[in-house]
Amino acid sequence: MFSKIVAELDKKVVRMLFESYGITKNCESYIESTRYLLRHVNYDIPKTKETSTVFPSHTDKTFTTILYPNQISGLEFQIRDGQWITLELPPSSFVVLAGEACRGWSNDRVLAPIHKVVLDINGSETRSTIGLFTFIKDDKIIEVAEELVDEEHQLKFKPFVHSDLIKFFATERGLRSQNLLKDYCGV
Ligand SMILES: O=C(O)CCC(=O)C(=O)O
Ligand SMILES: [Fe+2]
Repeated sequence: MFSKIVAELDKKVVRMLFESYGITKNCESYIESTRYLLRHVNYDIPKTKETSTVFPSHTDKTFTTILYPNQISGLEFQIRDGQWITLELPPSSFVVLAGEACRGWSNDRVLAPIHKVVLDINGSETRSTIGLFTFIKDDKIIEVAEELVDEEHQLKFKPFVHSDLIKFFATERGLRSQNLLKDYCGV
């Protein structure tokens, strides 16, 4: 039941995203080809200073991610200017973030933010998060929407299949890459 509700929230967000760029066609075909993965993670309190980062810096390889953390904060995001911000959330908040596949679809307009989880080593409660991760099935090739390409925004990425991007990520070159999409399907 919970996953159904969060998946509905995701669909709303994706429709809003397409609409915000004035894209009306094609949105439903992305939604119809979306696979949802729900994962629950508990983070134990780190015992030493060295282990305060319990989830290292990364970008999500999803299309979108929705996180539903408990009241223990710890989520940090790197914003465009390189600065790190700690997200302080009211209780029962959902956090929506874009993954690499969404960044690809948007021609690099939507930021797939680098983020990590850092816990207070003096904390006493376990951080727990439920995450909904979305992936586009192989029958749908992810293509930069034509509305997102113009004089100011040259085409940056060739069409790609989401699962192939993830396979590339798992290769030695992919794991070393500082710019996964550019290295995989950059124009
Ligand atoms: O636990 C969290 O809040 C974040 C987890 C995360 O970034 C991920 O699973 O990709
Ligand atoms: Fe993440």
